[in-house]
Amino acid sequence: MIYIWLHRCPVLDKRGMLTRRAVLTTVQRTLLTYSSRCLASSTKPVGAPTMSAAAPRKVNLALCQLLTSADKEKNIATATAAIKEAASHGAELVVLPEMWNCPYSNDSFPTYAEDIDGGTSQSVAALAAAARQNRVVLVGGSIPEKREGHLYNTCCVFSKQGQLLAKHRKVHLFDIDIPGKVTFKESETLTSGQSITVVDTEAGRLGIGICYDIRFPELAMLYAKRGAQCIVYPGAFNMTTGPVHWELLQRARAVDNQLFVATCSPARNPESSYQAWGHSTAVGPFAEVLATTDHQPGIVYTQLEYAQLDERRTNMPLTQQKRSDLYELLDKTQQ
Ligand SMILES: NC(=O)CCC(=O)C(=O)O
Repeated sequence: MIYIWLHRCPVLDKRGMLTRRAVLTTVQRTLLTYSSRCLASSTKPVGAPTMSAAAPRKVNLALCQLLTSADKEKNIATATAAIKEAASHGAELVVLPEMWNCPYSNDSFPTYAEDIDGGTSQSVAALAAAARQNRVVLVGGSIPEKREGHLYNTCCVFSKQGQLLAKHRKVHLFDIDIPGKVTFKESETLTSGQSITVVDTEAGRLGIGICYDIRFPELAMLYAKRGAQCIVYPGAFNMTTGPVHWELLQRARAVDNQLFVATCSPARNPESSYQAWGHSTAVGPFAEVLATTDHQPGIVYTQLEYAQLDERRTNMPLTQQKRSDLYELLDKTQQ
């Protein structure tokens, strides 16, 4: 097309008008600029986030490590008070723990379960109101969800307007048996989710996993490929695996994928049959622990500077250095 245009273009005369050479130079420059732009975009990491103008550069994060009890009303009151407190300290993204509205036990899940899609969930209504009233993006930990004869371990994500943006059902159920130490079989009561969750929020693009989901690197890799800036895992590790694996897994997911990871645990309750490790933590894309705590109730604050993602990925362009001629991540969830 450019060729035709050039040859149809009048050759300009000697009266100070553009010469054919000048036209050629202009076209060459245009072509050069165009091709270098194409090159720049083709060397962008696969799945790098395509940020809209409204995408935040920095996000104030709060991880609410709540003390949960057998009293659901009290748990809801504790959660809403923590969200309010976090917002009053400037938090824009607030995270709650796994199973924050009930004790973490197979006996409790059926009793405390709520029908989220049926619109009758007391806990979800309280979270939506808290997100709206406090103008925060809320990753609402998880609660037992009942739907069509099944129970799920489900995390709801809300916008600052209190709109339900996404629902993640725990994909990998916590079934382990370390004799004499810890035995738990979520599959006795729960059904695993069938989809993975990346959600665009006013606090960035978030990947969602629940606790045991963190042990599966492929899930985090898929989230990174889909442009997640931070993977949020509400979780409740235990006294055996917590000390050895909790932080290690978070830092591994963060450094492998060069993104932020945030976890939020219940506080340890001495009266509970399941002793949670606590230690809600935020990790940066260089595997650095940004903020953490012990096992007591409290709120952990930090800031996620999303510009660090580009910086780390430029410094160390792992995505471009992958040997896709030797191996590849297979995404079976895409239609
Ligand atoms: N609630 C959970 O999924 C616990 C996971 C856990 O403790 C682990 O070691 O993994």
